[in-house]
Amino acid sequence: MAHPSILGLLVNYKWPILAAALVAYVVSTCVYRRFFHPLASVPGPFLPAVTKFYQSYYNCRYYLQVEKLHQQYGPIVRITPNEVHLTDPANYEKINHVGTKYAKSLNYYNATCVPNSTFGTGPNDVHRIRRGALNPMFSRQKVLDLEGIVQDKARKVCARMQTGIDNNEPVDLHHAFRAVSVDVISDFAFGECYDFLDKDDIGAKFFTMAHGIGPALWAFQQFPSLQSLALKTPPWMAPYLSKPLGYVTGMQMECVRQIEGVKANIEQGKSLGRQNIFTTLLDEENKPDAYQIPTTWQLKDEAYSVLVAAADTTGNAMTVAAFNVLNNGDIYRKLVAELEAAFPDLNADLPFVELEKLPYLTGVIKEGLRLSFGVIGRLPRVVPAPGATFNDHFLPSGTIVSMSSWMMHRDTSVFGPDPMKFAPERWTGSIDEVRRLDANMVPFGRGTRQCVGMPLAYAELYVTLGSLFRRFPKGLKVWRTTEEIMQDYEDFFSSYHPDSSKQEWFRAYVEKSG
Ligand code: HEM
Repeated sequence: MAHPSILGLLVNYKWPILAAALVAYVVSTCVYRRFFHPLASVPGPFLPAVTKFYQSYYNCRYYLQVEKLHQQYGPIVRITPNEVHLTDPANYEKINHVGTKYAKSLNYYNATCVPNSTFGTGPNDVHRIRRGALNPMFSRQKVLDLEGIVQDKARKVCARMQTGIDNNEPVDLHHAFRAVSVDVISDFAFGECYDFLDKDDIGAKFFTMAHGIGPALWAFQQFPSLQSLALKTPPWMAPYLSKPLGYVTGMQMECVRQIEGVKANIEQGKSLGRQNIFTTLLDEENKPDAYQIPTTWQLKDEAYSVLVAAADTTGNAMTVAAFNVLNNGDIYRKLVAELEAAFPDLNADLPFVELEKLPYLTGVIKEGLRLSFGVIGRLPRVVPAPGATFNDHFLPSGTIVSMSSWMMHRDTSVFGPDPMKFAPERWTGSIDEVRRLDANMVPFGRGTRQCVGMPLAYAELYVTLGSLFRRFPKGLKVWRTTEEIMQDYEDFFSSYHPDSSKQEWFRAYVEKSG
């Protein structure tokens, strides 16, 4: 009887053999990652140590699961096979200081699909050049020069509130605040205001669509090749793949149109009008060495990332601050008393530099920033050579380390037993006390990669909230929204409330007697 050849066996039993090979691969990978990987000794459960599917399972609520892991395993936890999450505030500074060698992790940031932007840049040497070119657009002086733009949008919010009162209709302040951010940044940086504050839906469609593409962040981290595919998708195809993707691509094409227009004006030597992000970045003057003029496509990434970075973060901080002021009569009264003392004339201008001096308003804004968390999830960075030690664990270079504002801003050892309590008084104590709290405040990140839009964000927060509460010193009420709804976030890099287009989402009204 002839013996079957090896080839014959392989052909006859190909499916069982393939299945066995797959099982052997999975088992050996799991055993390696759990017991022999350089991070094997870092505390944490089995599943995140062996597979990223653990993270994908929790998806936009992974930040909550990471918190639970810390409660169980302590200040250092392995949260994916190659990533360690930390909670000690001292580690934040170690990773995120000016001149840091920790680069952004591209596995994570590429998933945001803006690889040519300052925000999406991994290596620090490339980032230094891009950021150097962007900085002058968003300096404090620039913000002060263009403060009129912010004042104009704040007036529109007050006008919408007044119309709501006159018509006895609650006003959607959450979208109004986010619209302030988009209208300010589009006016300030693009030179063409999107005018969401003049639209019936106050830009709700834009925010719903931006929220709609959020899940891609998690899918692209799990399957990076999907992200490359998405970047190669022709714009005309986007609407057929998904409605939100089509909408967002449409907005990006608007940026492309604008960039092409600016380029044509430059070529024809035409006047470019007020400086904007496009004229700034297309101009070789006053740029860091090695700066290269971006292509239209690259510049589109920069513009779109700035728009998105500005929109939700600032809007969320204003929402949290205003909700808590209206939800707490005592805070409302104290804030109004301070504003009335500083600006006795109801119709006076409220300059940003004057508003900044008000301690209670500052406390309200700090609490708004603290409890809206800025970017609620982690900000992953790559450990540089030759590796680093955190909480007595050596992490080789290439390991991803991350920390999050969700944990830093709710640290009970710093913010007391009830860190979710909105308490502006926290920030009105001695300089030392404020410094102690500030050490844990990271809404804008820190160091080299700290938010470039921070001065603009502060101007928006002070001017919009100052104007609203000076203009409406009493009677405004929260319509339906509860604290539970307010404290529920999804992490799509920016934090989103699960269904902020619903009626229950933060609206304010004035109760009319009779
Ligand atoms: C309250 C409002 C804001 C908050 C809480 C906030 C928060 C942050 C955080 C945490 C980062 C660091 C992200 C990271 O490390 O991956 C960041 C970066 C950035 N933000 Fe903001 N942001 C705000 C407003 C703005 C505004 C108004 C702009 C508009 C210019 C802006 C533009 C950017 C850009 C371009 C970056 C990337 C900076 C870099 O990598 O060098 N942000 N922001």
